[in-house]
Amino acid sequence: MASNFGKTIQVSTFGASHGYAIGGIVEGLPCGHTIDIDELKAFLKRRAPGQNQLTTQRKEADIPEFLAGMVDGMLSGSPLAFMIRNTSQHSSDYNNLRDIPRPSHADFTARMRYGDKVDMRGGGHFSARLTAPLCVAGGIALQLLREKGIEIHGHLKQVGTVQDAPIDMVHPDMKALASIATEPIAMVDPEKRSEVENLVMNLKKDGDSTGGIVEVVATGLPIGLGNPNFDGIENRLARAIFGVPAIKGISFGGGFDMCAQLGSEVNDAFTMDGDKITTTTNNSGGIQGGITNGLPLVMQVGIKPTPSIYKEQPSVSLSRKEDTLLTIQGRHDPCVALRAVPVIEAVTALVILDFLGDIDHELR
Ligand SMILES: Cc1cc2nc3c(=O)[nH]c(=O)nc-3n(C[C@H](O)[C@H](O)[C@H](O)COP(=O)(O)O)c2cc1C
Ligand SMILES: C=C(O[C@@H]1CC(C(=O)O)=C[C@@H](OP(=O)(O)O)[C@H]1O)C(=O)O
Repeated sequence: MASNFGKTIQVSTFGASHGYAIGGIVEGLPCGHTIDIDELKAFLKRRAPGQNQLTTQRKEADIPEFLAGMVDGMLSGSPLAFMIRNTSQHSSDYNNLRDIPRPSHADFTARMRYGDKVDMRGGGHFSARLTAPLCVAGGIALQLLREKGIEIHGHLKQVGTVQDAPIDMVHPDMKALASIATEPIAMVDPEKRSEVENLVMNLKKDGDSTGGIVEVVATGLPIGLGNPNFDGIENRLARAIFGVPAIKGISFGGGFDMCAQLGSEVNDAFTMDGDKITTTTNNSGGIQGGITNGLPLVMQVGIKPTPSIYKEQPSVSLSRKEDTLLTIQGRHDPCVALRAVPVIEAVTALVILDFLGDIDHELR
């Protein structure tokens, strides 16, 4: 199995949900930057499991131990290596899944690909537990980008059928987005937050799950970052973001809604703002031809419902080769989108830092 991405900032993650530890290695980070470790810990807490009743009840402190590449909180320029110990594995919850795969989790495909010795306890290396190291690397990238005037914030655009207030894609209110970061439901509209809370608590009672859409906005990007065709901003973002489990789609700016609209309705008209060239709308999501145009980068990420649900479900016995019914155990998120917001922010930050490395040699 390979788990890596990036060109100038190369990230790899290792470990399994029920193994000794998870962790990562990040190469290409600039030497001499001091990382605010308390801020990094606060960022990791936004993703960590077991923080409230709306998430999986597995409790992990998710404190990274830096093994190399950092001296007294300062990046030393050599590859950054870190690990997070696993402390709360309930592996017996997964015993029956060795023979009966969970519908829509990776149990079946992992066994077909790697054989029956593959460690799939807690989802193994496929588990969303692997998004913790992504948040360590991405939390550092967010701090480095902020020094360059680049801000990245996300919100839950939608959970189930409940939609948050729309954001202004030309002049997004980044303060409003930053202020909801620590809400258990990262929506700007407080009424929608309570609607989602009721929805998720009811799903939890019913043993069911739902999906959602995370929308992320990045401001302060220079014009001209990216490449045409196969290595553009959308390409590298998509490659990295599809590395987050449960992601089923990505769109930018006006997204799929534009497909039914007219060019005259959605084209982003150029206009002068003082001596700056800008556009009056931002249906392109800040990207044209794979290259940033100076408008905010706006991206929507579609997340499916949690596959592990407590309702009885049809599956098959792999050994007996017959249909059967499956009831699962374990501690699962009724809606994984709630904890995915910082993960998408983290991956976005790593990809943007990677692109800055293409043009900014001071970064190396
Ligand atoms: C933050 C986060 C938390 C998740 N929590 C769970 C969970 O508790 N139970 C579960 O079955 N899947 C959970 N998932 C999703 C699975 O890991 C994912 O569906 C599975 O690995 C199969 O991958 P795929 O959905 O990309 O095909 C979570 C995903 C994310 C991003
Ligand atoms: C542990 C985390 O989330 C886990 C992600 C996950 C999955 O299938 O992706 C399944 C559950 O694992 P377990 O059964 O071991 O509790 C979640 O708790 C985490 O995000 O840190």
